[in-house]
Amino acid sequence: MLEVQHLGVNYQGISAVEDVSFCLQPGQIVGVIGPNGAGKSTLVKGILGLVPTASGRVRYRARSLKQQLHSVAYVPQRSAIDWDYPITVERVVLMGRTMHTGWLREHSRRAREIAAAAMERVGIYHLRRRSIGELSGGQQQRVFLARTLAQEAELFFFDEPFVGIDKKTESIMFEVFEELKLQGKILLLITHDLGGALTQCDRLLLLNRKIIAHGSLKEVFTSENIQRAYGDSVLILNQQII
Ligand SMILES: Nc1ncnc2c1ncn2[C@@H]1O[C@H](COP(=O)(O)OP(=O)(O)OP(=O)(O)O)[C@@H](O)[C@H]1O
Repeated sequence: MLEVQHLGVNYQGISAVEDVSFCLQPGQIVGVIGPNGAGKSTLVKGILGLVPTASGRVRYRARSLKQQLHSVAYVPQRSAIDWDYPITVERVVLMGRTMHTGWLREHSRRAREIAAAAMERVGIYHLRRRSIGELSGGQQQRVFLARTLAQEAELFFFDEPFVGIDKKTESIMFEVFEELKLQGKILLLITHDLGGALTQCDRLLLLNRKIIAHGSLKEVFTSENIQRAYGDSVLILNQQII
């Protein structure tokens, strides 16, 4: 179980995430939703120790997550990745094995096999020698998905994985997320896509600096909760936000 307890993150003394607590069980996909600037990315960065936290703690299997970061796969927002960096698809996917191999050692044959299987799984094996900058948005997102698969992690964090992708990539992602779930992994997806992606989530966490609601789609998607999180700027039609 992943336990986030009273997590708070401040930037220059201003609170971006405040007193956030929730638990996730193995085999669960949780979607984190909320308006722009709600603190969704900051929450993930706080959980992973990528930004200093003002309060709280994060435990996985009753131990501090910081001591188990080898169990964590994280794909940041597209905008946080330097797509002009001269690196091939295969090298990026092999980076998923670096935690296991170490920086200074050559990747083993087994590592290469695992990376190849991950690339096959998401349909990019034929692109393995291409630079990441030459790929479409969907292919690029699949490279990072393959990297997480190669890592053989327990906990998966994806920040806006559905941005800038094609239908084929979307369905591969949904399939892979479902497979990971069946393997008992924990997945946390930040998403602006309030359509199909949400129905794949077992739980939703509606955030606006604090947790506004946490639970099933039905529990979270009430007009009162949406109003509290998004204010008057949204119109709700049959549980779709426009
Ligand atoms: N490095 C930073 N320094 C200062 N303030 C920051 C920093 N990163 C984010 N913020 C601020 O913290 C708040 C939360 O930002 P965050 O990016 O976590 O929100 P978000 O919900 O992920 O937004 P979006 O949906 O637009 O990606 C915003 O007000 C943002 O301007």
